[in-house]
Amino acid sequence: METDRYKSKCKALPYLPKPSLLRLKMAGVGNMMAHTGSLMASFIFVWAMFQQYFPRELIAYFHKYSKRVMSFFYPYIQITFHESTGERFVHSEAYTAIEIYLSSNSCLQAKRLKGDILKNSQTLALSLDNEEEVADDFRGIRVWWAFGMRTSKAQTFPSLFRQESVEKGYYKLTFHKRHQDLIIGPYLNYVMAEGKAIMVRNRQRKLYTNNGSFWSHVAFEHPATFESLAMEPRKKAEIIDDLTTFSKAGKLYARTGRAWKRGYLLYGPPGTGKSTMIAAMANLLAYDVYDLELTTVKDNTALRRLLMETSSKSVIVIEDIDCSLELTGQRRKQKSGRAEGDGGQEGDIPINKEDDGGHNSRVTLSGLLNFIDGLWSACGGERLIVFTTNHVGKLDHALIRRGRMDKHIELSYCSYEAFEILAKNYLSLDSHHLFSIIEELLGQVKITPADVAEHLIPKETSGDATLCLINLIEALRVAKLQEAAVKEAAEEDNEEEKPSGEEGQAATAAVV
Ligand SMILES: Nc1ncnc2c1ncn2[C@@H]1O[C@H](COP(=O)(O)OP(=O)(O)OP(=O)(O)O)[C@@H](O)[C@H]1O
Repeated sequence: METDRYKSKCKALPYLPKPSLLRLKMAGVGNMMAHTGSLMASFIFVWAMFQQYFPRELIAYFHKYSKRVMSFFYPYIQITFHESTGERFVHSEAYTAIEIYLSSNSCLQAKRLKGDILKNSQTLALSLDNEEEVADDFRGIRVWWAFGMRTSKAQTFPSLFRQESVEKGYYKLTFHKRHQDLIIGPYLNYVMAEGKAIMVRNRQRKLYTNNGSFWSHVAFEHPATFESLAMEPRKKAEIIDDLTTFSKAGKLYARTGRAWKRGYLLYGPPGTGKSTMIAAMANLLAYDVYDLELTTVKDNTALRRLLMETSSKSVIVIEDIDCSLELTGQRRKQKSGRAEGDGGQEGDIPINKEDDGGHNSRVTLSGLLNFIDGLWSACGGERLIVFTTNHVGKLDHALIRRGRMDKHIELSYCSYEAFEILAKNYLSLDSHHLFSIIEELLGQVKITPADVAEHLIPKETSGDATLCLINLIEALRVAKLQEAAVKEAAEEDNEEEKPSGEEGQAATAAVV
């Protein structure tokens, strides 16, 4: 521990390590070296006390050679990272990255820690307390980090003309000079990258929504995860794998000159978990979410601005794309009054529904496609774009072709495997004697996971899991009867519409 006595000694002898660090290091160098070192230290200490009585030339000569001698006996390099730099106390990014790196890696070796919510973070982080130190290993090399506080004079607001004492922290890195290249290069780069990555993972993520051409945001705190998402485990694993591969493939995208983006199309009936999956995606990758409401965007210029403002590590979502866009091939031909490929740009029809009147052609499909294909290539960064629809058949092929929408995921009615996940989530049940009945019924009835989940929420009056399952079975049986009735009615309609033999012949004769 750094005592006052030691502090004053250190001032005079800047090349000596702190006693505990010295102890740590000397263990590897050997006792003999330690004794020689302390002899040298004592000698330098005495010299520092009496140097005022010697001529200047002798002092300069001594300083020059004492450094060489010291670096022989104390072959360690120290680098200090201050919390803030310059007169205006600009906060140092390196300092924050080191703090976060140490708090997740080496901190627990220390005996005295501080707990705090770090800047831009939402989780409690532990960091070294004043005058604490820890060791860290990198590729078999040991380095030491120590934390300290220093007092500086600063001009503080509002009293800009008065200087006040401010306490600022610093981290000191100590390593053997023989490892200088490894530590100053790869190790420090690793610490910075790791610290920043942890910071991104722990930051308060945001959900952005646009009102017209402007984004506003709230904290994104959706609890959905892939674990709680009800879908076939094999399909789920495939999606998780695809997402994690994408998020780690920055170098591949850079090497191949492609924009680091990936498009997903989620389709299926309402209540099958499309929005839930988007939240799970964002939570898995620790991305922000931009929920883009296209119908309120004024024109292509506004759309471009909105998209340019999205940050890296984000999911850009356009929900119910079929409702935002009037895009089917048929509709396009009707609207433009010409066939596809007669010179018009791919998808150059207006998107906004207000454009139906034919005036003020504003946000267009081609505008959207241009942004997806081109713009982000220049922006860099890591982005997912997700479209959802309840009617995949309605979408223009130009919008969903591979390369734009790289992965098409169908979210469908509740399977038995999906039900098992819901039962675990809602009722903490792995098995139950009623499961077999539910399995049989789910094979016969189309019901969404949202509807199943609704029956599995334990009611306040009776939180009984069995009762929830009985209610679900009841609902499945009712749905089965309804489906049968609808089918029967449809068959009857068909029978009625079908002309009888004689009527049919007469009708054919009339046409001929
Ligand atoms: N696959 C699922 N796994 C877990 N919960 C689900 C799933 N599908 C639906 N739910 C539950 O049902 C609710 C509604 O689902 P969600 O909004 O994700 O469906 P959606 O397909 O996006 O519907 P819409 O097309 O109407 O937007 C969710 O809040 C969730 O609780």
